[in-house]
Amino acid sequence: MYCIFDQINAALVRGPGSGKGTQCEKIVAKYGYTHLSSGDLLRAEVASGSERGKQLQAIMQKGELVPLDTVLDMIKEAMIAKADVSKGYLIDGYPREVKQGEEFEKKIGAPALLLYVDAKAETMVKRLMKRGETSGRADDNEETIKKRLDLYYKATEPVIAYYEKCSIVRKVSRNTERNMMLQSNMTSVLSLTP
Ligand SMILES: Nc1nc2c(ncn2[C@@H]2O[C@H](COP(=O)(O)OP(=O)(O)OP(=O)(O)O)[C@@H](O)[C@H]2O)c(=O)[nH]1
Ligand SMILES: Nc1ccn([C@@H]2O[C@H](COP(=O)(O)OP(=O)(O)O)[C@@H](O)[C@H]2O)c(=O)n1
Ligand SMILES: [Mg+2]
Repeated sequence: MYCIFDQINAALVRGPGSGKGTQCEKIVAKYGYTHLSSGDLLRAEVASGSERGKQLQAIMQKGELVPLDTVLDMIKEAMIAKADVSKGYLIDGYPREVKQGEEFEKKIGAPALLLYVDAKAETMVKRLMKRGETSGRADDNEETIKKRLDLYYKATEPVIAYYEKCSIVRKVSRNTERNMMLQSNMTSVLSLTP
Protein backbone atom coordinates (compact mmCIF):
# COMPACT_ATOMS: atom_id res chain seq x y z
CA MET A 1 0.00 0.00 0.00
CA TYR A 2 1.39 3.49 -0.63
CA CYS A 3 0.35 7.13 -0.66
CA ILE A 4 0.14 8.89 -4.00
CA PHE A 5 -0.68 12.57 -4.01
CA ASP A 6 0.49 16.00 -4.93
CA GLN A 7 2.01 16.55 -1.50
CA ILE A 8 3.86 13.26 -1.54
CA ASN A 9 4.23 11.60 1.83
CA ALA A 10 4.56 8.06 3.00
CA ALA A 11 3.71 4.55 1.87
CA LEU A 12 3.02 1.32 3.72
CA VAL A 13 3.37 -2.24 2.40
CA ARG A 14 2.42 -5.26 4.50
CA GLY A 15 1.20 -8.80 4.04
CA PRO A 16 -2.40 -10.01 4.28
CA GLY A 17 -3.79 -9.55 7.77
CA SER A 18 -0.69 -7.70 8.93
CA GLY A 19 -2.76 -4.71 9.93
CA LYS A 20 -2.68 -2.46 6.87
CA GLY A 21 -6.28 -1.35 7.33
CA THR A 22 -5.83 -0.86 11.06
CA GLN A 23 -2.71 1.26 10.64
CA CYS A 24 -4.30 3.26 7.82
CA GLU A 25 -7.14 4.26 10.14
CA LYS A 26 -4.56 5.59 12.63
CA ILE A 27 -2.56 7.39 9.93
CA VAL A 28 -5.74 8.98 8.52
CA ALA A 29 -6.79 10.10 12.03
CA LYS A 30 -3.37 11.68 12.59
CA TYR A 31 -2.53 13.08 9.13
CA GLY A 32 -5.89 13.36 7.37
CA TYR A 33 -5.03 11.48 4.17
CA THR A 34 -7.66 9.68 2.07
CA HIS A 35 -7.51 5.93 2.73
CA LEU A 36 -8.36 3.84 -0.35
CA SER A 37 -8.30 0.09 0.34
CA SER A 38 -8.22 -1.82 -2.95
CA GLY A 39 -9.68 -4.83 -1.13
CA ASP A 40 -12.58 -2.74 0.21
CA LEU A 41 -13.25 -1.22 -3.24
CA LEU A 42 -13.41 -4.74 -4.70
CA ARG A 43 -15.66 -5.98 -1.91
CA ALA A 44 -18.03 -3.04 -2.52
CA GLU A 45 -18.24 -4.11 -6.19
CA VAL A 46 -18.97 -7.69 -5.07
CA ALA A 47 -21.65 -6.42 -2.67
CA SER A 48 -23.30 -4.45 -5.50
CA GLY A 49 -24.28 -7.77 -7.08
CA SER A 50 -23.03 -6.62 -10.51
CA GLU A 51 -21.86 -9.12 -13.12
CA ARG A 52 -18.33 -7.80 -12.62
CA GLY A 53 -18.77 -8.25 -8.86
CA LYS A 54 -19.69 -11.90 -9.34
CA GLN A 55 -16.52 -12.48 -11.38
CA LEU A 56 -14.40 -10.68 -8.79
CA GLN A 57 -15.88 -12.71 -5.93
CA ALA A 58 -14.91 -15.98 -7.60
CA ILE A 59 -11.28 -14.78 -7.83
CA MET A 60 -11.07 -13.21 -4.38
CA GLN A 61 -12.43 -16.17 -2.45
CA LYS A 62 -9.56 -18.17 -3.92
CA GLY A 63 -7.12 -15.53 -2.73
CA GLU A 64 -5.98 -14.89 -6.31
CA LEU A 65 -5.33 -11.51 -7.95
CA VAL A 66 -8.09 -9.80 -9.91
CA PRO A 67 -7.21 -8.32 -13.35
CA LEU A 68 -4.75 -5.41 -13.04
CA ASP A 69 -6.86 -2.98 -15.11
CA THR A 70 -9.97 -3.71 -13.04
CA VAL A 71 -8.42 -2.83 -9.69
CA LEU A 72 -6.36 0.05 -11.10
CA ASP A 73 -9.41 1.64 -12.77
CA MET A 74 -11.36 1.31 -9.49
CA ILE A 75 -8.56 3.02 -7.54
CA LYS A 76 -8.23 5.77 -10.16
CA GLU A 77 -11.99 6.44 -10.12
CA ALA A 78 -11.96 6.58 -6.32
CA MET A 79 -9.02 9.02 -6.35
CA ILE A 80 -10.68 11.28 -8.91
CA ALA A 81 -13.89 11.26 -6.86
CA LYS A 82 -11.95 12.66 -3.87
CA ALA A 83 -9.41 14.81 -5.75
CA ASP A 84 -10.93 18.16 -4.84
CA VAL A 85 -11.04 17.41 -1.10
CA SER A 86 -8.10 15.06 -0.62
CA LYS A 87 -4.86 16.02 1.13
CA GLY A 88 -3.30 12.89 -0.31
CA TYR A 89 -4.05 9.18 -0.72
CA LEU A 90 -3.16 6.09 1.26
CA ILE A 91 -3.44 3.26 -1.27
CA ASP A 92 -3.94 0.14 0.83
CA GLY A 93 -3.36 -3.28 -0.74
CA TYR A 94 -1.95 -2.06 -4.06
CA PRO A 95 0.43 -2.76 -5.85
CA ARG A 96 0.39 -6.54 -5.39
CA GLU A 97 3.05 -7.12 -8.02
CA VAL A 98 5.70 -5.02 -9.76
CA LYS A 99 3.71 -4.59 -12.97
CA GLN A 100 0.82 -3.14 -10.96
CA GLY A 101 3.27 -0.54 -9.62
CA GLU A 102 4.56 0.24 -13.13
CA GLU A 103 1.02 0.67 -14.48
CA PHE A 104 0.07 2.88 -11.55
CA GLU A 105 3.04 5.15 -12.26
CA LYS A 106 2.10 5.34 -15.95
CA LYS A 107 -1.58 6.10 -15.34
CA ILE A 108 -1.52 8.04 -12.05
CA GLY A 109 1.88 8.88 -10.59
CA ALA A 110 4.93 7.68 -8.71
CA PRO A 111 4.95 7.13 -4.93
CA ALA A 112 7.22 9.28 -2.81
CA LEU A 113 7.80 7.01 0.14
CA LEU A 114 7.05 3.36 0.79
CA LEU A 115 7.03 2.19 4.39
CA TYR A 116 7.59 -1.57 4.46
CA VAL A 117 6.24 -3.10 7.63
CA ASP A 118 6.98 -6.77 7.99
CA ALA A 119 5.04 -9.12 10.26
CA LYS A 120 5.72 -12.82 10.83
CA ALA A 121 3.60 -15.27 8.78
CA GLU A 122 2.26 -16.90 11.95
CA THR A 123 1.19 -13.50 13.29
CA MET A 124 -0.72 -12.77 10.05
CA VAL A 125 -2.41 -16.20 9.99
CA LYS A 126 -3.37 -15.93 13.67
CA ARG A 127 -4.87 -12.46 13.18
CA LEU A 128 -6.82 -13.38 10.06
CA MET A 129 -8.21 -16.57 11.63
CA LYS A 130 -9.32 -14.47 14.62
CA ARG A 131 -10.79 -11.78 12.33
CA GLY A 132 -12.52 -14.50 10.31
CA GLU A 133 -14.65 -15.32 13.36
CA THR A 134 -16.52 -12.02 12.89
CA SER A 135 -15.49 -10.46 9.54
CA GLY A 136 -17.81 -12.49 7.32
CA ARG A 137 -15.08 -12.28 4.65
CA ALA A 138 -15.14 -15.25 2.26
CA ASP A 139 -11.31 -15.17 2.18
CA ASP A 140 -10.72 -15.26 5.95
CA ASN A 141 -10.47 -19.06 6.10
CA GLU A 142 -7.35 -21.17 6.63
CA GLU A 143 -7.06 -22.44 3.05
CA THR A 144 -7.47 -19.02 1.40
CA ILE A 145 -5.29 -17.29 3.99
CA LYS A 146 -2.45 -19.64 3.12
CA LYS A 147 -2.92 -18.89 -0.60
CA ARG A 148 -2.95 -15.12 0.08
CA LEU A 149 0.28 -15.45 2.04
CA ASP A 150 1.94 -17.54 -0.69
CA LEU A 151 0.91 -14.95 -3.27
CA TYR A 152 2.19 -12.13 -1.03
CA TYR A 153 5.65 -13.69 -0.70
CA LYS A 154 5.80 -14.62 -4.40
CA ALA A 155 4.34 -11.52 -6.04
CA THR A 156 4.17 -8.65 -3.57
CA GLU A 157 7.49 -8.84 -1.72
CA PRO A 158 9.36 -8.13 -5.02
CA VAL A 159 7.53 -4.80 -5.03
CA ILE A 160 9.70 -3.78 -2.04
CA ALA A 161 12.91 -4.56 -3.97
CA TYR A 162 11.55 -2.65 -6.98
CA TYR A 163 10.99 0.51 -4.92
CA GLU A 164 14.20 0.04 -2.93
CA LYS A 165 15.97 0.83 -6.22
CA CYS A 166 14.55 4.36 -6.05
CA SER A 167 15.45 4.49 -2.31
CA ILE A 168 11.95 5.31 -1.16
CA VAL A 169 11.49 2.26 1.08
CA ARG A 170 11.74 2.54 4.85
CA LYS A 171 11.62 -0.77 6.76
CA VAL A 172 9.92 -1.10 10.11
CA SER A 173 9.87 -4.41 11.97
CA ARG A 174 6.47 -5.09 13.42
CA ASN A 175 6.98 -8.49 14.88
CA THR A 176 5.80 -7.36 18.24
CA GLU A 177 2.15 -6.92 19.07
CA ARG A 178 2.60 -3.27 20.04
CA ASN A 179 1.50 -0.88 17.32
CA MET A 180 2.86 2.16 19.18
CA MET A 181 6.28 1.39 17.69
CA LEU A 182 4.85 1.72 14.20
CA GLN A 183 3.13 4.94 15.16
CA SER A 184 6.37 6.52 16.35
CA ASN A 185 8.13 5.22 13.21
CA MET A 186 5.33 6.61 11.04
CA THR A 187 5.68 10.00 12.72
CA SER A 188 9.43 10.09 12.21
CA VAL A 189 9.14 8.87 8.61
CA LEU A 190 6.35 11.26 7.73
CA SER A 191 8.13 14.21 9.31
CA LEU A 192 11.16 13.35 7.16
CA THR A 193 9.26 13.57 3.91
CA PRO A 194 9.31 16.75 1.77
N1 LIG B 1 -2.85 -7.88 18.22
C1 LIG B 1 -2.86 -7.07 17.15
N2 LIG B 1 -3.85 -7.23 16.23
C2 LIG B 1 -3.83 -6.40 15.16
C3 LIG B 1 -2.86 -5.37 14.99
N3 LIG B 1 -3.12 -4.72 13.81
C4 LIG B 1 -4.22 -5.33 13.28
N4 LIG B 1 -4.66 -6.33 14.09
C5 LIG B 1 -5.81 -7.22 13.88
O1 LIG B 1 -5.44 -8.10 12.83
C6 LIG B 1 -6.55 -8.30 11.93
C7 LIG B 1 -6.13 -7.86 10.54
O2 LIG B 1 -5.97 -6.45 10.59
P1 LIG B 1 -6.33 -5.59 9.29
O3 LIG B 1 -5.98 -4.15 9.58
O4 LIG B 1 -7.70 -5.91 8.83
O5 LIG B 1 -5.25 -6.22 8.31
P2 LIG B 1 -5.12 -5.99 6.75
O6 LIG B 1 -3.64 -6.05 6.45
O7 LIG B 1 -5.87 -4.79 6.29
O8 LIG B 1 -5.83 -7.31 6.23
P3 LIG B 1 -6.34 -7.58 4.74
O9 LIG B 1 -7.44 -6.57 4.49
O10 LIG B 1 -6.80 -8.98 4.77
O11 LIG B 1 -5.16 -7.30 3.90
C8 LIG B 1 -7.70 -7.49 12.47
O12 LIG B 1 -8.55 -8.35 13.23
C9 LIG B 1 -7.05 -6.47 13.39
O13 LIG B 1 -7.88 -6.11 14.49
C10 LIG B 1 -1.83 -5.24 16.02
O14 LIG B 1 -0.93 -4.37 15.96
N5 LIG B 1 -1.89 -6.10 17.09
N1 LIG C 1 -4.60 -4.98 -5.67
C1 LIG C 1 -5.42 -5.98 -5.26
C2 LIG C 1 -6.04 -5.92 -3.97
C3 LIG C 1 -6.88 -6.98 -3.57
N2 LIG C 1 -7.09 -8.01 -4.44
C4 LIG C 1 -7.99 -9.13 -4.09
O1 LIG C 1 -8.78 -8.76 -2.96
C5 LIG C 1 -8.51 -9.67 -1.87
C6 LIG C 1 -8.59 -8.92 -0.55
O2 LIG C 1 -7.58 -7.93 -0.55
P1 LIG C 1 -7.24 -7.24 0.89
O3 LIG C 1 -6.16 -6.22 0.68
O4 LIG C 1 -8.50 -6.81 1.56
O5 LIG C 1 -6.73 -8.47 1.70
P2 LIG C 1 -5.31 -9.18 1.70
O6 LIG C 1 -5.20 -9.98 0.44
O7 LIG C 1 -4.25 -8.12 1.78
O8 LIG C 1 -5.38 -10.04 2.88
C7 LIG C 1 -7.12 -10.23 -2.17
O9 LIG C 1 -6.91 -11.48 -1.52
C8 LIG C 1 -7.21 -10.39 -3.69
O10 LIG C 1 -7.99 -11.53 -4.03
C9 LIG C 1 -6.46 -8.05 -5.69
O11 LIG C 1 -6.66 -9.03 -6.44
N3 LIG C 1 -5.65 -7.03 -6.09
MG1 LIG D 1 -7.34 -4.67 4.82
